[in-house]
Amino acid sequence: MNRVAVLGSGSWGTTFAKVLADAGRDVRLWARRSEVVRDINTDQVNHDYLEGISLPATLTATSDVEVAVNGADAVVFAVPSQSLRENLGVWRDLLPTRVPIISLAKGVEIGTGLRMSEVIRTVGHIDPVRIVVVSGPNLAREIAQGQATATVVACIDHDQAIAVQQASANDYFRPYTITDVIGAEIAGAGKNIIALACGMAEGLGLASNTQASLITRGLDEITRLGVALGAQAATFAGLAGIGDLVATCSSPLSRNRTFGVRLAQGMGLEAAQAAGSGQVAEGVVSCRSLRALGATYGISMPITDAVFEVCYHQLPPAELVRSLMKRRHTPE
Ligand SMILES: NC(=O)c1ccc[n+]([C@@H]2O[C@H](COP(=O)([O-])OP(=O)(O)OC[C@H]3O[C@@H](n4cnc5c(N)ncnc54)[C@H](O)[C@@H]3O)[C@@H](O)[C@H]2O)c1
Ligand SMILES: O=P(O)(O)OC[C@H](O)CO
Repeated sequence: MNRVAVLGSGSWGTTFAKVLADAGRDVRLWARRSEVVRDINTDQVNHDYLEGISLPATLTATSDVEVAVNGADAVVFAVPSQSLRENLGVWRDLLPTRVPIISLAKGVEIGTGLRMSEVIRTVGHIDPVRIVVVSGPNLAREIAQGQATATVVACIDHDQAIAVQQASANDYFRPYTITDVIGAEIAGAGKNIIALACGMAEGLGLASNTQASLITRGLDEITRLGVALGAQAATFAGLAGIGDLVATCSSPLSRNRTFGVRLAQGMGLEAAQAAGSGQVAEGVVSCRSLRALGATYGISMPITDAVFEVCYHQLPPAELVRSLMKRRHTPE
């Protein structure tokens, strides 16, 4: 794999482009805004999303998708979940055939309940054997700084996963392969909701035991949903599951956790969104789509329900933990 196109130049798109360039790939990054393209091509910095991080010379930017994907041996989708369908409608006729399509977004589509690989399959008309999902404890800024992390690359075609593993591995980014795409995607979407809950607990001054309880019970409800959808339980005990939950629920760098802190401090949804400088906190929408999936499959998801109530029905964040504590006692 020589040339890779990355479509989407936010925190993770830019960071993953850097990972690929540092792994020896020639990378073209597509950005919507010409200022971002200019900053990357002249200063080798994405000032809007990764201030202070110097990008390699083998990473260049363009605002023309056709230029980005021309001759690419793989294409990475790095836009927020809820915009993927709309973007794919524009991109699909330009995409090279036969190359791997790599999905970075951690969310489930609202309204349809589709995972991102399903949106790619149905809207982009891409064969699932070509769709590779990257997920794990991957806070963008830490990785951009070259701090070591592990991740999973998931594809139903193991050889395709190995190709992406080899193309992205470098001295600070260690990918493991799995074939459980459903598990990787549900874990990635679900952990953002639990991070919102942990952020609210943090904002309320609740400490380690509360956080650990939310992470552990959160893992349980995400795992049960994933298994009902056809995922393997083992995936949730791995990097995409507990690994990403620990990173996201514990780190002040997480936009979802920070969003939860802001809600607990009394901000409404719009104010908390505005305070996030336009960066996406996927859990705010995924609590709706995963809750709906849970209802469809008969899966009880109390933390997701409580986060949904805070976000959309004015449940005070202080009531989130109280309402969970008041639930009927059950075996673990
Ligand atoms: N930032 C991280 O640490 C991280 C790590 C792993 C996965 N992810 C996931 O990757 C995905 C992208 O996250 P990010 O951190 O890069 O987000 P971001 O908010 O930093 O950037 C989003 C990018 O998408 C663009 N964008 C927004 N709406 C768009 C639209 N309608 N059409 C086209 N482009 C649009 C923005 O201009 C920006 O370039 C999310 O699903 C996120 O959960 C993020
Ligand atoms: O900043 P967040 O909350 O979107 O989380 C980023 C990554 O998904 C962590 O793996």
